[in-house]
Amino acid sequence: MQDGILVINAGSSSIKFSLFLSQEGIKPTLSCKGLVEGIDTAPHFVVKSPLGLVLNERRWSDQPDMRHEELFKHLIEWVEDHLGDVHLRAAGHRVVHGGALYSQPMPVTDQLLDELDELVPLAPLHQPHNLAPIRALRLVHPELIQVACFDTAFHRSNPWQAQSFALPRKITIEGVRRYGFHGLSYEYISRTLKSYAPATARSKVVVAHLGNGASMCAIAEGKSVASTLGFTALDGLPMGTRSGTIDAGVVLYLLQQKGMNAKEIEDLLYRQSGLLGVSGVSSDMRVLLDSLEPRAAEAVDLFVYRIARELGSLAAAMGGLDAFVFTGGIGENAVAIRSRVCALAEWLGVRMDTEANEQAAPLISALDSKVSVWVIPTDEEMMIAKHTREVLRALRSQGGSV
Ligand SMILES: Nc1ncnc2c1ncn2[C@@H]1O[C@H](COP(=O)(O)OP(=O)(O)O)[C@@H](O)[C@H]1O
Ligand SMILES: CC(=O)OP(=O)(O)O
Ligand SMILES: [Mg+2]
Repeated sequence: MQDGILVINAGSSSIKFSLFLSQEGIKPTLSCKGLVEGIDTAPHFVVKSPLGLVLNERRWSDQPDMRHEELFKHLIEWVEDHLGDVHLRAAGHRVVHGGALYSQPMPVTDQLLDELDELVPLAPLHQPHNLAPIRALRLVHPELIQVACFDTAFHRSNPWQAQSFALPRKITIEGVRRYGFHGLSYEYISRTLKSYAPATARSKVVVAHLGNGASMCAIAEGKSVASTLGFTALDGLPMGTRSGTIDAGVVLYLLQQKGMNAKEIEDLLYRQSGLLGVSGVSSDMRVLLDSLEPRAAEAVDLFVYRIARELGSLAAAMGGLDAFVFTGGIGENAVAIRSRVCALAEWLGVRMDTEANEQAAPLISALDSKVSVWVIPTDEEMMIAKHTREVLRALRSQGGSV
């Protein structure tokens, strides 16, 4: 019998999952990974082996109204039917918001779920979807240990200036402050960089997580000291459909002069802005890079410009820059975006090796670059599996029968 850990990363239109085999002394090994996507349009379930072989696939094109819960039930049933000699020990979940309180992964209890529910208004696009599978799994497997791993936790090491808005204290105390997100990705990258170049990982590092959601983080001596996402996952860089930083006065203008209501503004800022809003073409970077439409090129220009500006700001937060890491779907794959960002960062001592960049060799800077530049694929699921195993271990050492 082998131990298994199910990892779930649930979003608004997709549920990603991975099954890891866990053995004491070695890092968890991936057994299979899958995805339920197109929720609300044309649900599609696919599971693949670690080498990408399709193990199972199903579409519900005729049932676009299949709900999250039903799709999740299908996922769990598939996992249970295919466990073989694997004993499922725990499920680890990505939970986007852990608020001010949680700087560590936590075993799920009724009380924790109630507290996390209170954070739903702070992450309306993510938190409800993160919590739903935890509840669904508790119904079918009440005895299974579940662990919540927070995207905000890694940033709790930020100094107070980096966590504060210049608002009256009373509002800050209520929790209106900068939390930062994508922390599981940053933690994974920080640990991986340590295995490549231990001294570099202890220095002043900026990581750019450029996916559908995008942010950047300053990491000094392995600890997050500042990041571009704030109170919600709407701040900082322009994203696929999110605006990134805008003057708060724009929201007032939309409310007062344009007569928009809160729901309409939420929709505008979260779903109609960013790369999609600027280009009018797509939220997908691949489509924009291939497009001949001038506004698509402008959306890419704006994305690159904002990354270069935030790089300067995060370097200032650390008083210098020794290493710069690209990750996320865009960071890992878009050679042109990396080279354009690095060209704008030459003033910081960044010099790219063009050939290494084309190959995404993990180290892509030239030998004479003052700042080392890296491409490191992120693995939030692996980070969650590791955290879940650590929580299981801690529960065992406290004498629990797990
Ligand atoms: N080869 C590529 N070139 C440019 N962009 C890419 C490439 N592959 C993926 N991307 C972009 O990565 C983004 C998705 O990133 P990803 O990290 O997978 O997203 P998510 O946040 O949903 O996990 C999309 O904008 C996609 O176009
Ligand atoms: C926090 C956040 O933006 O997450 P994602 O990239 O999954 O949308
Ligand atoms: Mg992402």
